[in-house]
Amino acid sequence: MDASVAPLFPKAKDDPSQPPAPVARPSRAEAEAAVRTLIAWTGDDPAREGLIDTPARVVKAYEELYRGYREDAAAFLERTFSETGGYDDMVLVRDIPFHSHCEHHMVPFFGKAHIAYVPVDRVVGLSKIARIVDAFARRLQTQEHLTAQIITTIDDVLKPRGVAVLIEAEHMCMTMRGVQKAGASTLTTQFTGVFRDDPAEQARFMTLLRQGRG
Ligand SMILES: Nc1nc2c(ncn2[C@@H]2O[C@H](COP(=O)(O)OP(=O)(O)OP(=O)(O)O)[C@@H](O)[C@H]2O)c(=O)[nH]1
Ligand SMILES: [Zn+2]
Repeated sequence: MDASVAPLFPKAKDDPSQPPAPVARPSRAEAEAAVRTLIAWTGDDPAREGLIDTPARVVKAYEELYRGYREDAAAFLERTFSETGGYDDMVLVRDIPFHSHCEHHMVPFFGKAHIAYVPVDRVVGLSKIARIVDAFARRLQTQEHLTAQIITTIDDVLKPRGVAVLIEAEHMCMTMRGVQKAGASTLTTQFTGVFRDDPAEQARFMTLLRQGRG
């Protein structure tokens, strides 16, 4: 299949307002022309030596930075393991680094995601938790939507006793432009199941996040 029309996965289960996949996608040549237009709009010359290959590089970089539109996050959770020796307590993967782009300015926001779930019978490969973060982070996002998409996917597919997601991030649109508040960080949390219903479980999640950090 022509990569330029590869199916996209913008439609998340929690988000019926998103257009159905696949969405019409401009050609690579059209995307490169758009980058040339933006370079000229900034005031530089897209034909000068240092910039002549930039549109092609930017489009290639976008393929990586926005790879999430071509990833089916739920599919990462299809493979689970049952030989857990009866383990049925919280599994917490913390400090998952991510890079995303805010949908308002297309400027990076980045930070760490911390994700816990309480399994029922089967557990999922730990790397798949991090892959879900990337599948949604590599799209145009708000931090709230990113948080909601991650938790909804884990909850829907694994059907665990509960999921907790905490994301801390710095938004470059608040740092390098606009209000210019370097160092400000944004925290978002969302809980399902036991983490939502049992304050003690929520507190234990928060305590484990701090474990070993002076
Ligand atoms: N809720 C939320 N807001 C975000 C996120 N990323 C960026 N924003 C905000 O999106 C808002 C867009 O506001 P607008 O007033 O439409 O745009 P703007 O004139 O560029 O705003 P300023 O950034 O204040 O200059 C800004 O307040 C950003 O800080 C996010 O992940 N979640
Ligand atoms: Zn922004």
